[in-house]
Amino acid sequence: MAELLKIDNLFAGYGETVVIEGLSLSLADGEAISVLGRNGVGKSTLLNTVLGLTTQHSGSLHYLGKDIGKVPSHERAVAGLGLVPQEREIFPSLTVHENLRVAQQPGEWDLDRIYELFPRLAERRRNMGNQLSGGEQQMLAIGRALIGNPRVLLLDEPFEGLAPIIVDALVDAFQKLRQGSRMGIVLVEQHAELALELTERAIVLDRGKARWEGESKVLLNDPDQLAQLIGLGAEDE
Ligand SMILES: Nc1ncnc2c1ncn2[C@@H]1O[C@H](COP(=O)(O)OP(=O)(O)OP(=O)(O)O)[C@@H](O)[C@H]1O
Repeated sequence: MAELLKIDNLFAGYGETVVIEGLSLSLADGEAISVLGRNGVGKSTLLNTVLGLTTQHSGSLHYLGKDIGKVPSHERAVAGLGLVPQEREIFPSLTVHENLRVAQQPGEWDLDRIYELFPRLAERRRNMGNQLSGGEQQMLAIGRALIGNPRVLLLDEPFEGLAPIIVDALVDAFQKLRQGSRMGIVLVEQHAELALELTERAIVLDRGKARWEGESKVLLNDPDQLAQLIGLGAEDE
């Protein structure tokens, strides 16, 4: 299997501030990995670093075998690194349809397929971005990343702040979009158990370092260890 991402002893942060401290991680073809950990341990910073939005101090970051540490952010996006940002960042004065079209790149994901995955977006296609509910915005944020036909999809807390029924719909879509796909996925989540159920491997961060790494099912079957790593009640903080 081709290696999509390979991160080696990476130190990165914002200007002089180092947030990621010696992190190593790999992502294989078609694989999904959870990035877990308490608030502020550096999960979003890791995604931002993969996208070239932080300062990389040392270590290396390879994408499809190429060192992209010095490649500008927009080139990384064009090369196939797609982000679903925590803040969703929908264009408020564009319609749902336009929000999708501006992100379109050639590939297997087109408008029809996005609307098939999220029928709700098809119903709302003529509505403006600022007329959508939180759940619809999240569907659109995912749809917009997918229609860019990324090789690696980076999701920053996609289930945060959404009602359980919406989370169920998104989980269903997540499972469907993975069927037969070679896309790699990095899923940053506070809902640890849900993330572990949706991914093959997991890494738990603590202050920019990997505190645990392994198969998701191992942590899922060991709630005591999970609680120890993430902190009891961390999801309710
Ligand atoms: N733009 C920024 N400039 C400077 N420091 C930042 C910036 N963004 C985040 N940080 C700091 O980096 C550290 C890690 O933040 P990060 O957002 O990566 O954590 P996280 O694990 O994703 O947390 P959360 O679950 O709250 O999103 C925090 O101390 C945060 O204050």
